[in-house]
Amino acid sequence: MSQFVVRGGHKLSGTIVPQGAKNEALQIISAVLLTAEPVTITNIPDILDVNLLIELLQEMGVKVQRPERDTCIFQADDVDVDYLHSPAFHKKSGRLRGSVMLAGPMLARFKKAFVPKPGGDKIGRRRLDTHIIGFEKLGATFTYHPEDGFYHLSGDAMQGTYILLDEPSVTGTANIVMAASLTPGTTTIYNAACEPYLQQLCAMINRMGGKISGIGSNLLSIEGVSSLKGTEHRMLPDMIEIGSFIGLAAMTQSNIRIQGCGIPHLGIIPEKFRQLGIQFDIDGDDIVVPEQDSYEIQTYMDGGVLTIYDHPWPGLTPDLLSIMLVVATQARGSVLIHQKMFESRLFFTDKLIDMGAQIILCDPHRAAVIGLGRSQNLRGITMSSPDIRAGVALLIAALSADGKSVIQNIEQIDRGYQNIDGRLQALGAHIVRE
Ligand SMILES: CC(=O)N[C@H]1[C@@H](OP(=O)(O)OP(=O)(O)OC[C@H]2O[C@@H](n3ccc(=O)[nH]c3=O)[C@H](O)[C@@H]2O)O[C@H](CO)[C@@H](O)[C@@H]1O
Ligand SMILES: C=C(OP(=O)(O)O)C(=O)O
Repeated sequence: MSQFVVRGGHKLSGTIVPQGAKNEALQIISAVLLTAEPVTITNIPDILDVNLLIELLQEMGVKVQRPERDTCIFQADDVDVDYLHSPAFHKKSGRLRGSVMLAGPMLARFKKAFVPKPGGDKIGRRRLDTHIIGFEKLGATFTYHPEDGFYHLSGDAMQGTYILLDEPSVTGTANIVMAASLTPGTTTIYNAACEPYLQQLCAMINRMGGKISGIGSNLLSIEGVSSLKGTEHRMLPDMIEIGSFIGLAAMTQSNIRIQGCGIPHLGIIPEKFRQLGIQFDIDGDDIVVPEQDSYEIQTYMDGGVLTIYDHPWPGLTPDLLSIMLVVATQARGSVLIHQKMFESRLFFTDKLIDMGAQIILCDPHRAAVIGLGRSQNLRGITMSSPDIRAGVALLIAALSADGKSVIQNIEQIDRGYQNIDGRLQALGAHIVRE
């Protein structure tokens, strides 16, 4: 297992370009199964989870050309449906969350799908009910086979219908949208997730000949068509990376330009960093974070302590709370970080406390951070990265801390951040992969 050795306390400077979005890539690359024609996708991030999904597609018989590292041309004209319940698929798909989104297009096009227990971050319970119940409402039947650990789905008699989702699950909505796009009749999904990556997926399906309306809202209407054609699609910049870089700049008192942020797609994210007191300028499509000695967390209008909490889009994504928490440790003032969706995502605060941060973990969902206001620096320690975002939060802490830190289990970080050590070195960071 690899680790990062970081020598902290150095200011960084320069320009960094965000990668294509990981969570968009997992939806979009699954959607290539919706057509037998070629689909060209650009701005693909070169990260473990996405590369694994591409390998899975290849093993299913999808032809993949990679003319450039960030561009693939997929053609799903000869798919081996049975591969999806092989031990090889079981093993590989168990390593990433995105694999569950192969089910929607498979059901739509081949009337058959197998859903294994998917992987992804171990950040709490991550149920698949929304996906399975959605497929069932469309008329698919499913049985769980304990002997192979798969849900076997069959969709011979699927028909468009009205679906009120129990919760606006992101991957669940993507799966149902993909299934409905080739299912006869009109499917209406209410309480749909509506984040930019889903908007991108719907726009792509429409370019392929699909008929989806309500894009960007929580009420989607999908008129099923008999077939879809090929298209081209470019991934948005990764908003979680962008947030991570804003946090990095503030914590390390660095001047960093984040180039090409897709500002209109960032929703409430910039405002939430401003509430932590971080200043930055929007310059065209770039975010420029200037060097700042200190930043002060805002209070509510009545003087009450700020709470930063996650909420389905257009609320704040849960994937940035770990980053915001670490940034708050050096702010002036206090904040309550409330992680509502996942119950095991805040335990990494133990490591920050060992580094000298002042945090009270109230319960698995809530952490009160009393900012040090730079009265003292964090201290470097040895730690292990429990999940992708906590891993990057710890990396940011290490880059701001005095002395040497070692971050183990960095495969978690590599799942979602492309060549992060190389890109940070280019900004002047002292980070080595061992
Ligand atoms: C591959 C991918 O795209 N992963 C993202 C996707 O995961 P994913 O699609 O798996 O997450 P879901 O949107 O299904 O929800 C995640 C968890 O939050 C709970 N939940 C969800 C909605 C809600 O209103 N209340 C609530 O408590 C669910 O029960 C579930 O346990 O969306 C999550 C929520 O933005 C992100 O953290 C993940 O990075
Ligand atoms: C939780 C995340 O990813 P996944 O859903 O792929 O585990 C994430 O990207 O922060």
